[in-house]
Amino acid sequence: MPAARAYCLSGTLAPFLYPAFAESTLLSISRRCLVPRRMPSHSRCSSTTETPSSRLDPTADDYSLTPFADRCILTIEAGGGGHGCVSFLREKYIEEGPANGGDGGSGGNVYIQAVRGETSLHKLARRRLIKAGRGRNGQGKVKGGERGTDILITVPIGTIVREIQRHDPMLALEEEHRRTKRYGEDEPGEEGKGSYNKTRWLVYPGTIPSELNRITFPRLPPPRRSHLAALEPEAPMWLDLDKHMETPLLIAAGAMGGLGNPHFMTPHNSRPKMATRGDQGLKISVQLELKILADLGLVGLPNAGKSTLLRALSNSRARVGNWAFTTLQPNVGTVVLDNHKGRPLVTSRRPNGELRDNFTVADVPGLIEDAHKDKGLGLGFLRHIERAAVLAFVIDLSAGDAVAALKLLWREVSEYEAMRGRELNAETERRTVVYQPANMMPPSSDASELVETPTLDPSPKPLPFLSSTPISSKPWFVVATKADLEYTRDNYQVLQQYLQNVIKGIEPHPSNRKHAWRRNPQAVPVSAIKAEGVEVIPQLVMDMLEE
Ligand SMILES: Nc1nc2c(ncn2[C@@H]2O[C@H](COP(=O)(O)OP(=O)(O)OP(=O)(O)O)[C@@H](O)[C@H]2O)c(=O)[nH]1
Ligand SMILES: [Mg+2]
Repeated sequence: MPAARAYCLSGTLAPFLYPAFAESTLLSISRRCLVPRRMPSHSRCSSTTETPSSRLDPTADDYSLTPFADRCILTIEAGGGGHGCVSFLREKYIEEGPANGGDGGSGGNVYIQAVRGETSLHKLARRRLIKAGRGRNGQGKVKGGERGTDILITVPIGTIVREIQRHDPMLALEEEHRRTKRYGEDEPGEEGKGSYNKTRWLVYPGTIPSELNRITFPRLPPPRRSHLAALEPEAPMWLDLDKHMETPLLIAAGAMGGLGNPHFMTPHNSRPKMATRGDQGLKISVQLELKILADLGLVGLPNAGKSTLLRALSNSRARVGNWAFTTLQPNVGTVVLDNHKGRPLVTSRRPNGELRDNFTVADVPGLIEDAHKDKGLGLGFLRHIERAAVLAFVIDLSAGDAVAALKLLWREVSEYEAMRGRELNAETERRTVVYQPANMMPPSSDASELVETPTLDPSPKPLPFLSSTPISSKPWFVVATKADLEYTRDNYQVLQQYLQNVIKGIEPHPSNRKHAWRRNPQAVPVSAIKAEGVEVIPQLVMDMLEE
C-alpha cells in the first residue's frame, strides 16, 4: 500500500505542476487519490496561466481573525441554596396560625459537555468565573423557592479538565455535625437543644437580639447534599473529554435550600420562629486544556505558505501576507468531506467508531531556527504542533534547499520533544504532592468560623502542560508548496528522493530519534495559491489518522 500511494502522488499530481513527470504515470492507481471533493468554485482552475483567485491570494487586509485560546483557568461555582422562610398562617378568626414557611430552592448545577464544532476555549477564557444561579428563598403558604438556573459549559472535543483546588462548604458542616452529635450522645438530657448561630439560622423578622436568648433553638438538622452530588466526578477532578457527548456531565451539583419553619414544630413549640439558611455552593478552580488542537498541524518556516494552504483546503480566511510572521496565533479550519448531499466522499472512522466526515487543520505560526530556545515565540508554537494528530511539513520549494528546510524544522521539533521529555519526568516525580484541596484545614470548634473560611485562591497557579504522543512518532508528510513557480522542479525531485531514502532506511529519520515514524512520508507538490494538487491531501490525512 505505501508503495502504491507513492506512485499515486507522482502519477497524479506532477502533471499539474511538472508536466514531464506525466510520462511515468500509473493512472490506474491515481483514481483513488483524485478525490471529487467540493472545492470552492474559484479554485477549480487547473491551468497555471489563469488569474489567481482572490480568495487564495488575498490582499493583506482581507482576512478574519478568530480569537483562539488553548487553555484557561476557570472558577466554577455551583448555586447556593435559597433560605427557608419563617411565616405563619394569618386568617380571619385564626388568631395564631400554624407555621407555614416554605423551604428554599436548591442552587443550580454546573454541567460540562464536549461538542463538535467548537475549536477553541477563548470564550471560556474570557469568563473566568462560571456561577450557577442561587435558589430562591422559600415563601409563606408553604411555597418552596424556585431552583437556581443551571449552567452548561460547552468545550471542544479533546479538552482535558484538571482540578487545581476546591472548596466544599459541606465538608466543614458535615465534620461539625459529626462532632456535635458525638457530644449530644454523651449528654442525653441535652438532646434536641441547639444554640443560635447566625450563619445557619434565620429568625422571624423583627426579633430583637435580647429576645434571641429566650428562644429555644432546636439542634441543627444534619447537613444535606443534593442527591445529584453522587453523580459528580471524584475529587480531584480529571476529565478527558475526547468524544462528542450526547448528554452533559454534571461537575458541581447545586447546594440544598434551607428548611422553612414548619420543620421545627415540636409538641412544645407549635410556632417556631426560626428557619435555616441555604447552603453555600461548591467552588472548584479547574484548568481546561485542549489536548488535541486539530487532526492535521501545518509546520513550516515563516512565509512558507501555510495559511494559503489552509485557505485552499478549507473555508478559512486566515491572514496571508508576503512577510514572515503573518500568522501569530493558530487558525483552525475544518475540511468538510461532503459533496453537499450529506454523503462523505472520503470515509474513515474515528477510534471510537464514529464516521469521520471532516477533519480539522491547524495553521500554526512559522518556526525559526532555535525555536526550541523560545526564539520568535517558538515554544508556544511548538506546543501547538505537539497537539496535532498528523503533521504536514510545509516547505517552500522556491526558498532554497527543501531538504535542508525539512531537516531544520525536524531539528527544532525534536529538540523541543527532548526538552518536554525532561520536563515531564520532573513533573511525574512532583505530581503526588501537588494537589491539596483548599478546605482540608484542621476543623475548628466554631461553626460560624468554618462557614466563613477563606475559600479559593483567586489566581491559582496554572498546572504544567499535558503530555502527549511524542512528535516524532506521529505520522507526517511534506507539502512542497509554491510548485507553480519556476525552477522548483529539481528541488522537489531532490526532496522526494530524500524521503524515499528515509523510508528505505538509507538516510536517517530527520529527527534522529529512535522510534520515529518513517512508514511512508510523502512529498506532495502543490500550488496552494492556485488550489492545485491540494485535493490529494484529505485522503492522505484520512489514511494517516486511521493508523
Ligand atoms: N506562487 C505561490 N505563492 C504562494 C503559494 N502559497 C503561498 N504563496 C505566497 O507566499 C506568501 C506567504 O504565504 P502565507 O500563506 O502567508 O505564508 P505562511 O507560511 O502562513 O506565513 P507565516 O504566517 O508568516 O508563517 C504569500 O504572499 C502567498 O501569496 C503558492 O503555492 N505559490
Ligand atoms: Mg500564516
